[in-house]
Amino acid sequence: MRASLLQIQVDPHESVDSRRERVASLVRDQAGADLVVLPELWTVGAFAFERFATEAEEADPATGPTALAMSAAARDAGVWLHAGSVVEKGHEAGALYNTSLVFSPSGELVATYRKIHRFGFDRGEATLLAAGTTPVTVPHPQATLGLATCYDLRFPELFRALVDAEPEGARVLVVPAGWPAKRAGHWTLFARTRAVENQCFVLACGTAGSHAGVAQAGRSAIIDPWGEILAQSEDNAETVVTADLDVSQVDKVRETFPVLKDRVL
Ligand SMILES: NC(=O)CCC(=O)C(=O)O
Repeated sequence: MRASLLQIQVDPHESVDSRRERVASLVRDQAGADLVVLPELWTVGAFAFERFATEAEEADPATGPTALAMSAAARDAGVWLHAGSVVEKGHEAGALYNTSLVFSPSGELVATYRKIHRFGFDRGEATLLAAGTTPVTVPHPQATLGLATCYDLRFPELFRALVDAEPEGARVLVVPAGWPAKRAGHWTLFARTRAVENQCFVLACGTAGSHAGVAQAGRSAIIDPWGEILAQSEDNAETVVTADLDVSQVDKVRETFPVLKDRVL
């Protein structure tokens, strides 16, 4: 499985419309990849809280501009696309969610995931957005994907639920983020830890640059089920991080070092 992570620069001086067009074109450049991944809230910026309500959109490609643009880009490139997340206008009056969108190569929206753990404690996302409740896996033809978003990375029980999901548990954990530079060490540490403890690949895709005054970590990474980093961006510049995943490695690691079978609780 060839995976490409697009570490997008979220520059507050660029309009959301212009960034959407630019990102769609970057996705089209990835024809030949088996899975393309975008970061969390790359349209508005994960920390641009004051713009969440005005930039909120529907997750449906028939009505939401990001969903429509990403559906078309996935179809044109012929790739599976985890399009990162948008601030989603829920159907319930006034409810907003941080919602990830996954498209098939035909441009069909095959999965949405509403971020379960909202960041900010008593501020920001935690007060402005509603929480998702349901872990989501996606049947990519090469390996089942497990979805999580940014702050979710700190909650190992979500990843265990993804690995134990029926009918098939996750083998590739996909984590779009807008992770701040000041906690960059945690980002890489948790991404590698989730890979090792769940014996999965982890695709950790962050944003580049700085938005709403919060410098971003970047350092997007592709990590194998042994915790080794197959590819990683050096810094927080806009870039593409690509690696070829041998998905059979998940079974090999689980057979030769079967810690998941030793779980008691
Ligand atoms: N957007 C986020 O979820 C930020 C998470 C974060 O900054 C952290 O966990 O640290």
